[in-house]
Amino acid sequence: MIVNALLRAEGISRSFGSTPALREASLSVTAGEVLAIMGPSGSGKSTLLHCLAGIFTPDSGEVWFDGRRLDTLDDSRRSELRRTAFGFVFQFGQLVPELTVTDNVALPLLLGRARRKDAYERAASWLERLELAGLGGRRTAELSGGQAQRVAIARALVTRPRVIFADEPTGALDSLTGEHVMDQLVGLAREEGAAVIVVTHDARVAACADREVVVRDGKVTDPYASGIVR
Ligand SMILES: Nc1ncnc2c1ncn2[C@@H]1O[C@H](COP(=O)(O)OP(=O)(O)OP(=O)(O)O)[C@@H](O)[C@H]1O
Repeated sequence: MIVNALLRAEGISRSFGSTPALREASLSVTAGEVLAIMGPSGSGKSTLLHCLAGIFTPDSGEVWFDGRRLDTLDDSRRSELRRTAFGFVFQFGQLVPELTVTDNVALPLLLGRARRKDAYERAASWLERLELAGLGGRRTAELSGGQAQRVAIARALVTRPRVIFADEPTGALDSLTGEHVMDQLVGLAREEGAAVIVVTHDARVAACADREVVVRDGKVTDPYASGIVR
């Protein structure tokens, strides 16, 4: 076991009705580490990510974050942890279409009761870091897929999270755009010292990671010892 894990799942199981999605899966990530989760469709990758992020609670097993049990926290504490310590990037950005790009990036700070002026200054600085400075006033429907994912990255990083969860972040993009998006996600997360857990089918995305694990039939194969370490 990795003793200095920032986030870890220990033997977690989760079923949906009679369908077991995870069967005693174990996984850990250290601070600042970039970890890729690969595996066949339906093997349990997204369920594992959601359990690690406290979106789902496992039926059994334990999830620990920063020395504290996460899966036994009540809903409101888990929501607060997600808002303050975690960032999320999904396949289709999941930006709020009624809001401008800048509003979308400022939103997590405003929800955390940051002062408006600070929230908008920080949003603007993240848009600049993602080479999106000119697009702040646009609605998200007016963006390309790659631009939308970069806005989603800015929104994920703006709260300075300890862990970024990314589920197929490049799945809807062509390969060149996907590479650029992934480079920016990993590069900026490294600058910020945030860990990244990325679920992907794409070996080129996994190649950006420090370590790769494979989920099969709801289990993580070789979670600690022989994950592919680069
Ligand atoms: N909300 C749900 N309700 C019912 N079954 C679900 C639900 N979410 C996942 N499952 C089932 O749990 C299993 C694991 O699903 P999961 O989405 O975690 O796999 P995955 O490896 O991420 O798949 P993919 O690569 O296709 O996204 C599958 O059999 C799936 O059908």
